[in-house]
Amino acid sequence: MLTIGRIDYANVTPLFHSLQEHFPSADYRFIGGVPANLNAQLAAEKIDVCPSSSIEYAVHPERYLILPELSISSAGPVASVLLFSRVPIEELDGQDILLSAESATSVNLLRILMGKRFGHSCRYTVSSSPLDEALRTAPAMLLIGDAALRSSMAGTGLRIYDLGLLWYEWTGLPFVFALWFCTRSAAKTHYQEVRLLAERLVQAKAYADREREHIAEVSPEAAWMGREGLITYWRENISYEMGEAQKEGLRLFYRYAAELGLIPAAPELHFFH
Ligand SMILES: C=C(O[C@@H]1C=C(C(=O)O)C=C[C@H]1O)C(=O)O
Repeated sequence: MLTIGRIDYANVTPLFHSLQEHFPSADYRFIGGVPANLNAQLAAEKIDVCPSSSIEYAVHPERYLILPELSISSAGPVASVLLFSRVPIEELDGQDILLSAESATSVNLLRILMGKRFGHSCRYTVSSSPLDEALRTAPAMLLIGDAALRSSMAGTGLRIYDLGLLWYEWTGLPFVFALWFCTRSAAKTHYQEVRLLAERLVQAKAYADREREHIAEVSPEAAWMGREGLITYWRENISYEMGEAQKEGLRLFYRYAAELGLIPAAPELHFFH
């Protein structure tokens, strides 16, 4: 039996849909959650395999192996990692910025963009308040996942900065928000099962690409994003690729994070084979 974490966001619905439709298995137990929560369960080995925040790998590289050919990334706008601001981003120097409690990677990406790209020094506080309430106490807030998608659709009248786009304009590289990792202990005790799952996920990625339209029809997110909205998001924003460009983007993110003291050191990328 493998315990698999599942991010409860629209960004990964096509992959899980394809996995469960094409490779239904009584040997898989799924645990849903937001990334911050899944990271903690992975670190505690309550989950064997999980798509989770790319920064979590850099925090505990000795605990994980990365499954090859998979990511949740974007080469340009990601549409679901957004800074909502009452003022232009250039005016946020010295200000308080609120951070989604669900994220681990994007909050660090924001610190890197603010510090290194814009030369800003801001104060950051984690907040679980709804956006309209939160922005009564601070000029800007970072949201990720479905909360970001929903708020951007709600027409808040706020300025919206897409972190995937800010990174891409600045570096010319994709940004890897999430990696699929397995714990090193699961790789030892359940080697064959993890290997089979890793192969199935790469196949599921191809199915997800081919069957996007059908998946959008049967996905619960269509109720609030619309079928066309979902298809566009999956086709134009979210990528599951992990090629050389994604690896380069990931290494650069780790290098900047280490330079700012957000992680102890930029880790080597160790893959499961
Ligand atoms: C692309 C996204 O990236 C997510 C952002 C994460 C983070 O900030 O830690 C973790 C997993 C990703 O699913 C999104 O939120 O839609």
